[in-house]
Amino acid sequence: MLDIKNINKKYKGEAVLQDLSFTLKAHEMLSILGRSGSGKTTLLKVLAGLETADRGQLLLDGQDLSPVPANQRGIVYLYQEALLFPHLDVFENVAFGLRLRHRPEAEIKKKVNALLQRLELPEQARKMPEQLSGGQRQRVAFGRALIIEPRVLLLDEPFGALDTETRRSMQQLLKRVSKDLGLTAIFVTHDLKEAMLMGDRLGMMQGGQLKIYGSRAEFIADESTGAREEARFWTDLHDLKLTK
Ligand SMILES: Nc1ncnc2c1ncn2[C@@H]1O[C@H](COP(=O)(O)OP(=O)(O)OP(=O)(O)O)[C@@H](O)[C@H]1O
Repeated sequence: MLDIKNINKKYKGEAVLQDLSFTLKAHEMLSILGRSGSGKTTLLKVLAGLETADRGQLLLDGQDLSPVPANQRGIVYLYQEALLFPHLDVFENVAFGLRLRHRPEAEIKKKVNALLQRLELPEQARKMPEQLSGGQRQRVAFGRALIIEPRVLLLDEPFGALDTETRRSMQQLLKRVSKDLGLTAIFVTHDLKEAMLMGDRLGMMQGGQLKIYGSRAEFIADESTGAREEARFWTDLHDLKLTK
């Protein structure tokens, strides 16, 4: 599906991506972890066409993406601060991409209502963004992205601003929607458990490269992912009987 070969990107002489290569398979969600400043956002921006790589090749279903402008790649980049149009209600925010494409009214109604249903938003259809909770706003942002049926969805810490409980229900919802619609996506997060929950495969940004693990066991076995440390923490806590 998406084939990335030897991507390089420098900012003012500082190498952020160095000969980075990986393949994203159709209908999979790849979780990417990595320290702050390791280049996760830079990688997503290069894929979306919001930044250009200094070198390397980006192929989507065999097509070279380099000359293709961001708005024609079929790749949607979604980040934490869901930006909705403040003057449009929920329905119209979601409908926007179809209106831009001059789709017939009946199709817009049908598609938007179906997606609002899937995102558990039908009761909010006529509300304005300012009347929504953070989780609802994020779901509208998903709706806006999904309505145009993107080939690849890039999610940059999408739940970073949400409280724990909302975050958990959003994870479940996205997981379900992603399976139902067969999405192809990259999910960047700082949260180890979230990465493991969301990803069909797991990757780690390190030294300008993206290491993708062959299995969960391989990911857990690698000390640098922090998974073993987290497991040890809970075991120690349990052994010390501090869980009471
Ligand atoms: N537009 C820019 N101009 C100059 N340097 C930049 C620019 N964007 C990012 N950088 C630098 O590139 C490096 C990688 O940044 P990036 O935002 O990709 O990291 P990240 O892994 O997404 O971090 P975080 O987890 O904190 O969001 C950082 O050192 C950052 O300062």
